[in-house]
Amino acid sequence: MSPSSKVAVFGAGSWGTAFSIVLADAGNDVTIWGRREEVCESIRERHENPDYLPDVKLPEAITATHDPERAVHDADAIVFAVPSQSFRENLTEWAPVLPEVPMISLMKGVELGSLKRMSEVIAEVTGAGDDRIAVVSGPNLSREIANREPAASVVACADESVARRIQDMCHSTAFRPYTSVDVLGCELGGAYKNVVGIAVGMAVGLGFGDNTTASVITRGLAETARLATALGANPLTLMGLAGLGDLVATCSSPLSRNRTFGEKLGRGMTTDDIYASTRQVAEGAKSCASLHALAKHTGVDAPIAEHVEEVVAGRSTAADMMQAFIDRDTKAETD
Ligand SMILES: NC(=O)C1=CN([C@@H]2O[C@H](COP(=O)(O)OP(=O)(O)OC[C@H]3O[C@@H](n4cnc5c(N)ncnc54)[C@H](O)[C@@H]3O)[C@@H](O)[C@H]2O)C=CC1
Ligand SMILES: O=C(CO)COP(=O)(O)O
Repeated sequence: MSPSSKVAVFGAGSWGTAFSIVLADAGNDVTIWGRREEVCESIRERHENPDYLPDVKLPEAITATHDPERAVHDADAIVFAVPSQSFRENLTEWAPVLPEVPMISLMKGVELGSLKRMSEVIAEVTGAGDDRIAVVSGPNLSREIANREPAASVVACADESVARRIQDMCHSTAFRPYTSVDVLGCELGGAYKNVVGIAVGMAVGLGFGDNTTASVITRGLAETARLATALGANPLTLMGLAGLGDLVATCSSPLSRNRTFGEKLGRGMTTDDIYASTRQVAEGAKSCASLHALAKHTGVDAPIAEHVEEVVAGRSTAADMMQAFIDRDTKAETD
């Protein structure tokens, strides 16, 4: 996949659209598949997606359709950027028309029930081998990427040569991708930082300052690394862009939907009220439960995922969560 590939991007939300800008800037022709025809028409006819990226002019090389078959026509690669919990259902519909080309997940969640990562869902539904399944993950808040603010990310695929081809495909003047073969580490880093982002948001919503947020971020990284390495990730992945990098971006930025979700919980809103206040996805509100279950299943202690799940479910409060973190049995930092 040299620049000037044809890429199909499934998902016309914030990240699908912003990543399409990266791909177009890197010289590719992009067709976005969108769920709503009016969003597709706006992208196709007016080169804008005001629902998700207001005031951003999209490059001419981006078009859009609601027809999955047209979206993948002649595609050299396929990108997925829809909410994780509905992805299996979506992909099952799309699968019959997908060509045998690399598939790239931009999604940062773990499926409830099956506890599968998105790359595992792709493998199950399409039957593709791991040399055709990749993920892109890093500190990539969509609004900043759409504004062409410089940022780096990780392209992970078990087949390094495929990761390198995708790296070439999305290396633009503002976007610098690195390669990795640690798909699991990148995906767990991306899903876990959303849960930690919610916890940090709660601390902010409660009015606490930087000592509190830095403590939650650091213990969040420890929790992420504990689970990911127990499942086989390279510990260095968690210290990199898809781990620490994304955790820092999410936990420090008011642009993060997950941090904002937590902030609203911290200020006393209920989960239902928060869902009613936005149409955008905060993956951590669901993945707290799947990551907690995955940690339990793996025999790993995951207090942040556990307590975030309790608060999101309305069984506890943000204040109780923060107190529980302090009151836990004391231990060595590296245990
Ligand atoms: N927005 C960001 O800055 C980043 C988001 N991500 C990840 O990308 C994935 C997508 O997120 P965003 O684009 O930000 O979400 P979004 O909420 O902005 O957009 C989601 C898109 O999926 C569509 N959608 C919603 N429910 C659907 C369903 N049941 N079936 C089909 N399509 C559906 C929506 O219409 C919308 O086009 C998430 O996993 C997120 O964690 C990753 C990196 C950055
Ligand atoms: O993944 C992201 C940044 O890398 C986006 O974070 P939010 O989903 O919390 O907005």
